Amino acid sequence: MTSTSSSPVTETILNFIDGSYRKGSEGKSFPNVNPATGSQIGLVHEASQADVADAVAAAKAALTGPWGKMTTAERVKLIAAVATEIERRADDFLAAEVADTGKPRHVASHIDIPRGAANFRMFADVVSTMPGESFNTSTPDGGQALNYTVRKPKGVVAVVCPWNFPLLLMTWKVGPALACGNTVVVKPSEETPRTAALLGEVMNAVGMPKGVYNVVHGFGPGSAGEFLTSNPDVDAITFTGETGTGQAIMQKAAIGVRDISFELGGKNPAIVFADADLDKAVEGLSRSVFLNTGQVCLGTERVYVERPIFDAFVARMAAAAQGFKPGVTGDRAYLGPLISAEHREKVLGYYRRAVEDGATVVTGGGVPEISGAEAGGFFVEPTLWIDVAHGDTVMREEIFGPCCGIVPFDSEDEVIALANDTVYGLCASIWTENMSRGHRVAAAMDVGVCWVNSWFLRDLRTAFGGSGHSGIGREGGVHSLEFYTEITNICVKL
Ligand SMILES: NC(=O)c1ccc[n+]([C@@H]2O[C@H](COP(=O)([O-])OP(=O)(O)OC[C@H]3O[C@@H](n4cnc5c(N)ncnc54)[C@H](O)[C@@H]3O)[C@@H](O)[C@H]2O)c1
Ligand SMILES: N/C(=C\C=C\C=O)C(=O)O
Repeated sequence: MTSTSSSPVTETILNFIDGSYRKGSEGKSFPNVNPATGSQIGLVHEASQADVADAVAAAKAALTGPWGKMTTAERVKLIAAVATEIERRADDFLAAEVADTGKPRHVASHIDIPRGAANFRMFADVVSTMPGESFNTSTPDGGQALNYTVRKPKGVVAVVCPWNFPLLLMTWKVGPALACGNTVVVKPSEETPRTAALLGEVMNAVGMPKGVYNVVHGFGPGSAGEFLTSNPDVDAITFTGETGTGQAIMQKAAIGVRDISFELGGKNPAIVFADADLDKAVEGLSRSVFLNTGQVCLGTERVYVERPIFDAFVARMAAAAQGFKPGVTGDRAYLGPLISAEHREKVLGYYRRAVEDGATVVTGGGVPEISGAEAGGFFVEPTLWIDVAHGDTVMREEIFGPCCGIVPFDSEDEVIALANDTVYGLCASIWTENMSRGHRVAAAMDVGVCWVNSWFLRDLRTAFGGSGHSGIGREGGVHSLEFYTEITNICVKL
């Protein structure tokens, strides 16, 4: 059986438990909608609490089966095979991701799918090259002791994922989790179930022992998400999503003292100094505001521009914004839809709030005229505001749409204070040709990641994550090992 099966009504998307696809045991299902058209294209089978328990039990059993007995080299070989199989089936993953998200094909083909493979390959490399730690210890009796550490998998890891980069963000967690010898139960977003389900076919194709990778579909509270994070046999929880959801999951993790790794929301600032290369800044920031229709946690929703170039910058950004034509078909393709009608209403609510609070709409601010197949899609106009106050709602709350407020500043100290005045701490970008200032201001940002004259440039070996309301912990390269392994220090008296 495969991840999906066509039926007269519509394609069904199944759970993947203990190496097999199956419907939910309580017969519940929910619609799978293409955001570019607003039409239902699938039916997702919701996992019951019993199904989730079966998935966790299968993951737990796999830890003491062939998977748990594998050497690192054998595990690494399998994980590298997963990456290769994703690349071999790139077209299938691309079709699934585009169906679920409605995003333009070139966004998914250049970002989402390649990272799906890279995330496995990266951590196969990390665990096969990661050095251990040891110390030669002088002991009080004048002798010696040897101290060294061994790393062991944490066990069953719950992976709860968002909808904006479904394959990328799920594999960013599953890759290191499996590389370190854990097993996983994935709960993809209810909006985007397909690629997580399809990955089950890849796992079977490469011979991954059953129970290592499991997928349960459903929602959060009172559904698969809560059933999973509440299951006492889950040893750790890694979550990417909204800050409020993180707080709810953290309460569940506290029962049984389970470790958590959180990548949450943000309200990321950009600072453009008067000496910035405007071509670079406009290219980078227009991507940062409009890529994935602004549905990027690392995206920029507030830009501070040094006053002498404020008008020029606004004009350039407005021209760039108008180049992002809503729609995903034909030669206009760039700005895809928002993920759902509900999310579009949320974003349009912020569009209205900005004007109510006195903002001037430089461009956009509403819903585009779209005819044809995409008329029912969840599109909004790319939008820029000026005459916004730093304290306005649209400058403080995460919108997660294709919009940003632009505010002038006059001094370095002033703009550092403005940029850091937020409960979040995910990322920032600094645009200046004065590199001592670039280094200085970047170090002054209270964030997990700061780019200088660039945005969303990713070296997967680097520490990635946020502080404050943007998350707990860092993942990437060896940093992921801190979450996905337990350490035992062994001291041998010589
Ligand atoms: N920091 C990052 O790297 C990063 C990356 C991508 C997205 N995000 C954030 O994710 C958000 C957008 O994604 P979203 O709308 O899917 O987030 P969300 O929090 O609404 O949902 C994320 C996942 O959590 C599940 N969930 C919801 N409530 C739950 C509960 N009580 N218990 C268990 N699971 C629950 C959902 O079903 C979904 O699978 C934005 O805030 C964005 O900033 C952050
Ligand atoms: N976690 C990562 C990206 C997050 C994107 C947020 O929308 C990554 O690049 O590893």
